[in-house]
Amino acid sequence: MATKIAVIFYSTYGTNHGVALEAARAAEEAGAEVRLRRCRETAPEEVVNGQDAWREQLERMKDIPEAALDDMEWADGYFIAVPTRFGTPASQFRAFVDTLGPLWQSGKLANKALTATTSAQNPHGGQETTIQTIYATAMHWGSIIVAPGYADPVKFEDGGNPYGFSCQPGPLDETGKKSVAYQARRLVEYAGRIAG
Ligand SMILES: Cc1cc2nc3c(=O)[nH]c(=O)nc-3n(C[C@H](O)[C@H](O)[C@H](O)COP(=O)(O)O)c2cc1C
Repeated sequence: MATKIAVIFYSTYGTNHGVALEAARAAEEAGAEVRLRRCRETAPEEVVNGQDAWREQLERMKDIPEAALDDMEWADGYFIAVPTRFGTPASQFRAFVDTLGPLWQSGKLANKALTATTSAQNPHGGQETTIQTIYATAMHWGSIIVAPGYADPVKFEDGGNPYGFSCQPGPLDETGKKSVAYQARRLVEYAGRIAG
C-alpha cells in the first residue's frame, strides 16, 4: 500500500503554494499517494479584496480543497508549508490546527511523520522559529519529526536551514526545488517506515 502524505499549506502571495506543489510532485514521484490541501482563508473578505496580489492568489488556489480533519486522519505523514508571520506560522494555519482537538483527543494524530517549511521576507526573518513552533505543536500530537538536517548535499546549497527548507518570497529556484523535493522524499521514506 502506498504511503499517504498530506501536503498542508497556506499562501497569501504564492510562495508557499509553489513549495507545496513541488513537495506534492516529489512525494508522488517517490511513490506516495498525495493529498494537496490549503488552509482556509480567515482574513476578512474586504482585506483580501483590498490587495490585488492576495485576491489573485486566492483565485489561483480555488480548486485546491481546504484541509479537513479527515486529511489529517488519513495521512501517514504531513508536509507543512506556511509563511512566517512575526516569527510564527500564519494564523490561517493555526486556525486549522485549532480545529484538531477531537482528533488529538482520540489519538488519531499520534505517530505520524511530519516535516515543515516556511518563507519570510528577510533572510533571517524568523524562519527557524516558525518551523520550530510548528514542531512544538507536532510534539503535542506525538508526531515523529522528520527534519532535513544536513543529510543531503543540497542542504549546503539552499541556505542550510536544518529544521526545514526556508526561502524568501517568490518562485522556487532550481536549488529550492531540489531541497523541497529532498525533504518530501525523506518524509515519504520515514512516514512509510513508521506506518509499515
Ligand atoms: C502580518 C505579516 C507578518 C510578517 N512577519 C514577517 C516576519 O516576521 N519576518 C519576515 O521576514 N517576514 C515577515 N512577513 C513576510 C511574509 O513572511 C511573506 O510575505 C511570506 O513569506 C510570503 O509567503 P507567501 O507568498 O506564501 O504568502 C510578514 C508578512 C505579514 C503580512
